[in-house]
Amino acid sequence: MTSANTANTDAAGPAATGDGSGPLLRVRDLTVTFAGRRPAPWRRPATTVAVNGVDLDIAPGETLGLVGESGSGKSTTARAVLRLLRPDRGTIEAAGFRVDGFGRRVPAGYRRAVQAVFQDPLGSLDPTKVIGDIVAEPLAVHVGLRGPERDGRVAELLEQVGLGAQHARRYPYELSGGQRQRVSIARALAPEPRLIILDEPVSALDVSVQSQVVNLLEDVRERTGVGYLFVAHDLAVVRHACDRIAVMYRGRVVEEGPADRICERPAHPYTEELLAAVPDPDPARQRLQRQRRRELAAATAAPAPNTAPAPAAGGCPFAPRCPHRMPVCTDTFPDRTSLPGGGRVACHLYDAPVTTPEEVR
Ligand SMILES: Nc1ncnc2c1ncn2[C@@H]1O[C@H](COP(=O)(O)OP(=O)(O)OP(=O)(O)O)[C@@H](O)[C@H]1O
Repeated sequence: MTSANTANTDAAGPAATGDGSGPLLRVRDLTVTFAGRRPAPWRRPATTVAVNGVDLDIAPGETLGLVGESGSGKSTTARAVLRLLRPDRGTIEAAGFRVDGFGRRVPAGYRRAVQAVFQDPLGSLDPTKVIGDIVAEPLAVHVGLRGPERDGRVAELLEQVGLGAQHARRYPYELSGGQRQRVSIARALAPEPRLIILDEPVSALDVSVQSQVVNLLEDVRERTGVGYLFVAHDLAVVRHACDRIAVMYRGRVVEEGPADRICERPAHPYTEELLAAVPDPDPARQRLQRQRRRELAAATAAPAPNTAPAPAAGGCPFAPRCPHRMPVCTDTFPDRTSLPGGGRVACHLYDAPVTTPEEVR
């Protein structure tokens, strides 16, 4: 089944409890495919399996980083959770709502409880409205606030994200990139959500502004108890911002676990490669990183990431690039194995009876 379309939100959703019980986010077997372009008559339509059997969990107030290189399926996963597109298969429970009737309408409470901040704040803020009206809109739609009460709340929200009341009268083009992203965060916070999907929230910002926005997000989380799904292509960005990290490659989650364990002791060869690409301020560690990158390149002699051949259906998608590739890797996607230090990896290197990464290497 293929679905490359915007979700229909016109019918009632089942099992919409919205009572706040249970996990903040629980995704199981999420699968999204996109139809290719209209093919020549003798060819079958090409489909892209953008997300393939993904499981994710976020506890209340927790931040899960979703990392991987461009095209690994992170944004598609995020859009599926936001129900901006209709998955082929899988279940999504978020903020107390169960939304697994994929042909049905998303409950209104879900739209309030699950908010989003996108990469390009200029593109996602209405250029014809002043900041005060942009932040006021969700207060009117979701919370039903009007008049002075609403204006007061707008001022509070702007203050919460570090903007003064004078910004309420400005248009988005009159603000810097970092200030615009603060407005996006204020707008997302307005309906008092339980979960915010952050899709590359700092990728378009200067490095110095990136850390300010990451600190703001952390501050907001501490004050409000909101949880985040933090999508980024860069492990350096998420390692300090997240409690746990899930690593995606070509539609699959290949490893997940506590952020410290993932960054100190990566288990999957792809996570190791991602980490080796993160610049380290320490020159000695930089030398080690360069050496590790050379070793990986020599061991794999693999094509560049975006030109790597697709693996056989059902195999590990990283197999064509993997320095530890074994015959089984090209045929079978591995089961997930629990790791010492927390989390799980999907890699045949860790198949039973091996118990620790050190024993494998
Ligand atoms: N609307 C669409 N139609 C067809 N293919 C799509 C569509 N959206 C995404 N894809 C494909 O799905 C795959 C996953 O894309 P996605 O944008 O989710 O990756 P990503 O990891 O978020 O990448 P990036 O960091 O560059 O945004 C890619 O191969 C992409 O080309």
